[in-house]
Amino acid sequence: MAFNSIILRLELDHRHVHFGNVASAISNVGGDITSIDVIRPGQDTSVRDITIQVSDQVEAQVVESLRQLPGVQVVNVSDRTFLAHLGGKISIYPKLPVKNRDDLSRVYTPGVARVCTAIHESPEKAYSLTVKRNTVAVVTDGTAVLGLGDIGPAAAAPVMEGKAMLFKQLADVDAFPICLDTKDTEEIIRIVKAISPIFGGINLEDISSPRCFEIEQRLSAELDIPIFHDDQHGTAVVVIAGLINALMVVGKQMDRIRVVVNGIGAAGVSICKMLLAAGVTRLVPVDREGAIIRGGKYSHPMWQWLAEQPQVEDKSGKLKDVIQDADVFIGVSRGGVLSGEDVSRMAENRIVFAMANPDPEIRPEEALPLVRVFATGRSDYPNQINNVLVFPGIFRGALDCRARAINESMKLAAARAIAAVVSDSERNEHYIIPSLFNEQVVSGVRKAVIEAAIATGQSRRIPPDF
Ligand SMILES: NC(=O)c1ccc[n+]([C@@H]2O[C@H](COP(=O)([O-])OP(=O)(O)OC[C@H]3O[C@@H](n4cnc5c(N)ncnc54)[C@H](O)[C@@H]3O)[C@@H](O)[C@H]2O)c1
Ligand SMILES: O=C(O)C[C@H](O)C(=O)O
Ligand SMILES: [Mg+2]
Repeated sequence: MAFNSIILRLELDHRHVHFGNVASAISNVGGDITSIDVIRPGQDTSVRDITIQVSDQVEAQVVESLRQLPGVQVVNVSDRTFLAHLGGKISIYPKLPVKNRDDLSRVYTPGVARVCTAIHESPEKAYSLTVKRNTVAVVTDGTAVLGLGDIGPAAAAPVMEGKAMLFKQLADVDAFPICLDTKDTEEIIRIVKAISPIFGGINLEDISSPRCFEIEQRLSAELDIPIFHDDQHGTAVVVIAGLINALMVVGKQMDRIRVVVNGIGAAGVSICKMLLAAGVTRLVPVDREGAIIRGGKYSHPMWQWLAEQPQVEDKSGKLKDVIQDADVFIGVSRGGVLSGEDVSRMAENRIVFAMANPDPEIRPEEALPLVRVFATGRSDYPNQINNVLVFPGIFRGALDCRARAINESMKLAAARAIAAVVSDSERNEHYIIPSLFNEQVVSGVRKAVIEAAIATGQSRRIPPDF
């Protein structure tokens, strides 16, 4: 159960209602008043802002019970989440002040022209004389936003702004949301290529599969800056990090476990690939129609690739059939598709990562009594397995060494670095993955990624601290 903090602006007619009636109405339905502000005092009527902590399940009831109360007018209901989004979440600030004409002639015309000419003569100077060395475009077409689906580019913006905010706060990367009003693969590739000169890297976000695979592959081949589809690789890296530690907690080994991955879209495909690279020998990929099986024929190119892998099982069935005796369930599909009854038929010491956002495949309250290790993608429960642990540090490292790409070695190094932040003495069922606020995460990922980039010939610069 998640708790929200909401602010209600109420106009009270004191001839019909006392504040005590309001307080009782709120607490009777489970709300907890945390503060009261008098906005407009008055003899007969007054306006007050009441801040209430309330579970999301009874939020509507609290508001409705106040609407029913004679003498109360609910002027406005605003929750703090919406307030935090007013006017957007990010902004751009200049690095130096322009106070007089002398300053102006340096940062703007005529001085700027000499700098332009220098870049024209030596294009690599874009890295030293513009923002390119520190910028990432967070590009979406709004087709697979969280688990909300195809909600369009404008509605996707709050997620993209959130990613940009976290890039800056966690890794000092200047990221900018780019929400494209097109679903056409060729057009997306063309636009991203056209805007690429000012960016040091491209983070593709919430673009649905299978188009996301072609868009990423083509851009990687045609541009010389790192292209990283966060939902694929950020997710796979953090899953591997969490799994390394979860397996240590339950005393099982990567090459002995049977893993069910539910939802073989952007995240699911990349997770499956990385599980195989990490040594998993029994893999069951499952999508809406059931298990994707070895030897099967699929029009989806990545499903066909999976069907050709020797580690993929050949037994068909729906999720409820194939979940039997699984050691690990990884969900990157939709909220609520896994039942407690399904979980109880898994092997002993089971691990469940229910990572659909915002609603996981199974609610923590239902799953926790049935499993040994449980994780979700959300920030309001322990063990948050979310790609936010990956994208800031991986891009920090890639930008600092001017990597051409983010390859498999760099991703595996990032996964190991995240897992290693949790020490042997700290690791337990409720702590398999470090917090994103743990500063060792970004610095550890950055270092591991730069080392791997240098070792695999991807870096174009050795950072001074190396
Ligand atoms: N925690 C994280 O860090 C994280 C990262 C990426 C994605 N996600 C979540 O994972 C989900 C998928 O994201 P994506 O980017 O891969 O989207 P996507 O649209 O590319 O893929 C979703 C896949 O799930 C399948 N699916 C839908 N309903 C299903 C069901 N009932 N059973 C089995 N499969 C089903 C779809 O057919 C599709 O193949 C979303 O909820 C997203 O929020 C979480
Ligand atoms: O945005 C998130 O919280 C994680 C992930 O990128 C998702 O699409 O769910
Ligand atoms: Mg995403």
